[in-house]
Amino acid sequence: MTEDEARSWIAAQWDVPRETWAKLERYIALLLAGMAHQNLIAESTRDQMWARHIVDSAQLLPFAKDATDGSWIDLGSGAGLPGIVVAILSGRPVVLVESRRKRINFLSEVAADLRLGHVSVFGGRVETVPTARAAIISARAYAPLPRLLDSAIHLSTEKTLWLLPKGRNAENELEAVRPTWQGAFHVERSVTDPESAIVVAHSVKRKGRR
Ligand SMILES: C[S@@+](CC[C@H](N)C(=O)[O-])C[C@H]1O[C@@H](n2cnc3c(N)ncnc32)[C@H](O)[C@@H]1O
Repeated sequence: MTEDEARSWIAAQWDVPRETWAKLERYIALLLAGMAHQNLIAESTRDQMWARHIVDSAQLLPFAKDATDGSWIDLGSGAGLPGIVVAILSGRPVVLVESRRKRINFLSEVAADLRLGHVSVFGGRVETVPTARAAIISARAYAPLPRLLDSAIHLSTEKTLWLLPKGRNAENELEAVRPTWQGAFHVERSVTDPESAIVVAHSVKRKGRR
């Protein structure tokens, strides 16, 4: 996907007001400026911000159409991917969970700069987030599926929708959780990379639990 195709993809999905385009542009500028102080995104993706980061994150939103009301919790948010993009494009409350101090500061600065009043930042480990009932949980490049589910199951109910971009290893990771976890899991192709996949799941629970 080229950068032009990426912007066209966004325009085709949503009637994006000019102010929202400006926030996406501003977020990209903040990410690139932040790279002077910390490693927020892979250096090799600097020239593909729209395809590799904005659309790669935004493509989760259409899956969330039928999710219940409530918070979207983004695990291991890093520089805010996908959480900040989701918050720019939707009004749903978003909680960004991140444990590294410099990234926590960056996320707080971005949320304030972009006036994203519906974003909150939890600075700490996912395992220490107080029990919650997320409508949606996302995680991009945070942890392999078994560790991801172990660390975050206390943030979910059976209605929680899990949206987990998983690169090229999705099927293997799914196999790894089958002995321990049950739920309605399926795999969707990524629009930014046909060889990458997004694990979409609900009704996730540990086997043997009621
Ligand atoms: C590879 S980065 C991915 C960041 C972002 N989601 C993205 O796709 O660009 C993984 C992030 O997860 C954070 N992280 C790893 N384990 C964590 C944990 N147990 N609790 C909170 N954050 C964690 C790291 O500090 C890092 O910022």
